[in-house]
Amino acid sequence: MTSQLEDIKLEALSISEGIRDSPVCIIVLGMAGSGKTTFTRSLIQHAQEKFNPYVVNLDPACREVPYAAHVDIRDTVNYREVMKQYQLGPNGGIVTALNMFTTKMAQFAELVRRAGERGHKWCIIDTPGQIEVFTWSASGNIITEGLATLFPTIVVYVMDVVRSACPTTFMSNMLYACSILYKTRLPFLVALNKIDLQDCSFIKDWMTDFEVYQEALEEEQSFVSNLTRTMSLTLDTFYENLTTCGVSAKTGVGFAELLQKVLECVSEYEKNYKPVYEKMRKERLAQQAAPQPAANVEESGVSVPLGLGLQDPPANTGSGIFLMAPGLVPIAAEDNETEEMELDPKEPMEDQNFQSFVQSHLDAQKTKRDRLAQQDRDNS
Ligand SMILES: Nc1nc2c(ncn2[C@@H]2O[C@H](COP(=O)(O)OP(=O)(O)OP(=O)(O)O)[C@@H](O)[C@H]2O)c(=O)[nH]1
Repeated sequence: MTSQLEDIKLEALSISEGIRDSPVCIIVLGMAGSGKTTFTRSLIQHAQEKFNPYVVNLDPACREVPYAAHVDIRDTVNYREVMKQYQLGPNGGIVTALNMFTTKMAQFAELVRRAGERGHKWCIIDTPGQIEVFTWSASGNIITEGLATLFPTIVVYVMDVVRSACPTTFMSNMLYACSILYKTRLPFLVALNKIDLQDCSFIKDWMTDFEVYQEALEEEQSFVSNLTRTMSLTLDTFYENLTTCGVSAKTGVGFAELLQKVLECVSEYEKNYKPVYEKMRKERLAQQAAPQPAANVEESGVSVPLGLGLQDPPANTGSGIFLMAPGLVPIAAEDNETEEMELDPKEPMEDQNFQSFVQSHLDAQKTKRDRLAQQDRDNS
């Protein structure tokens, strides 16, 4: 990213300029292996001619992507190095890599904005394999909300039809989708993927006819199916807010319809999300432009001496209630308290155990550090 981009502040962009018409950001989410990457590739192909998509890969852990990405998180953060440096496992590494990328969110948003000016009508964003890394992390939140306050933004949730043939797995998938919908409040399109392997009409039936779903559940006699039955009763209203579309990311079947539904979701964004955000933005701008002075002297209150004017708190007399920061407790008061307290005979032993526990960890850490340093010396 160029040095010109360094000084950009996301909030300033978002508040002063408002939501632009393009590019439309399409965030592709879905459970591990649902086909997000294959779907992204197919979507790019089908949208190329009309929407000239700008493509972003936010999965730091993938080996290679089957499409040409304009922005690739792997160019900004080396996921393996992050794991090594911070001694993290694979998932911790992905979260940290995403957090690091998000520190450049304003610059990223600026790149997307410029892409819009160059004629990219869509921006397609492929997300990490582990869905919770994106949907339940601060960085995922910042990216989603940041984009949604600058550009029309929708979520496409890729769902594996084959794996969802089991009613309880279907329900888990739906609960996930539901939580994302209510968290982001963005237009939400469910791409029922892999229909080349299994027809998706059974899922549409389950979503529209509660009894058909109950019948499918009857065949499962587990505790989890009881839980699922209860959950399904509450998800009826959720289904009303969902648009679904059967596709095969592999063969391309269903993508013509999907493009149409994406456009419907964009209209929904314009109709529902944008006015709410614009109203909020105008209020914010008005607040910034005119900080309201107090109408008269009485309302303006009485000035309070700051810092140097403060007195030390009175000594603890043992009566009444008072608040005091630990550092301000007079030494004499602390001593008295210790004398008055009954001594627990187990305490010194526990204290000793804790100290030796801490020491053993420190020793283990030091041995590990020495061993790694030795290995580095041997390698070099
Ligand atoms: N038959 C069939 N296979 C598909 C389809 N879409 C994806 N796949 C296969 O599903 C597997 C997972 O696809 P990916 O695109 O890697 O899925 P992903 O969700 O990006 O995977 P992670 O990012 O690793 O979680 C691959 O073997 C794909 O070839 C489809 O529509 N039909």
